[in-house]
Amino acid sequence: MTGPRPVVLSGPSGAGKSTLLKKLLKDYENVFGFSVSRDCLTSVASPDYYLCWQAVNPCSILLQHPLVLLIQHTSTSRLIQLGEFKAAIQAVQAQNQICILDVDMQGVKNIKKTDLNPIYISVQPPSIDVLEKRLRDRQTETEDSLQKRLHAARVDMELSKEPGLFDLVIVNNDLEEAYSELKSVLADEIQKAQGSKKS
Ligand SMILES: Nc1ncnc2c1ncn2[C@@H]1O[C@H](COP(=O)(O)OP(=O)(O)OP(=O)(O)O)[C@@H](O)[C@H]1O
Repeated sequence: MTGPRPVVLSGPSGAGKSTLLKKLLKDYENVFGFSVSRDCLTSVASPDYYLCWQAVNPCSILLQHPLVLLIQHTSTSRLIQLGEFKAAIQAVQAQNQICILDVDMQGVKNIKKTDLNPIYISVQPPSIDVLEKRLRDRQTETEDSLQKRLHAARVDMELSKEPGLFDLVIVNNDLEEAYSELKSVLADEIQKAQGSKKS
């Protein structure tokens, strides 16, 4: 498949993925096909394995099994084959855009079983204390959901250390430094997407 490689963006809730993504989307218009986030996934029965799609057509995708995905729209859901999921990502590539997949650790491991060949990036907070402060300041969590996110974050922070799992682990302490690291690792793909648009 020609076209820029997709990008897997993972990391604990509150680590700063959306903040970094927004900067990319603002600075590089038309370079990114669509973004994928886990946060629109609220009503799926088994939230363990999923990819969640926030695109032109917001819906979520539950990666229940390496070969079967559940796409959940606001009111309807349907199962699709991995092939259809891959085709959707490849359609973005075919437009010479970088497809961003914002997935949890299980999503990362499931995508590793495919031949999509993305760049794997983990965004991590400098510490659990800083993460807690950011999540509290964001004012999006109840005490219960905050504690769940902090628990999941501790697990994610440990798992992200697994050698070879990610091409790059960005510790998002200073936002501009983290953004600069992100841009560096994406430089070749951004250039491909921009170059192909000029020709
Ligand atoms: N480097 C930083 N320094 C200080 N605050 C930051 C930094 N990066 C992000 N934040 C703030 O931390 C909060 C969480 O960031 P953000 O919403 O981007 O996280 P996220 O990883 O996308 O979370 P989720 O997965 O829940 O969407 C936001 O309020 C954001 O403004």
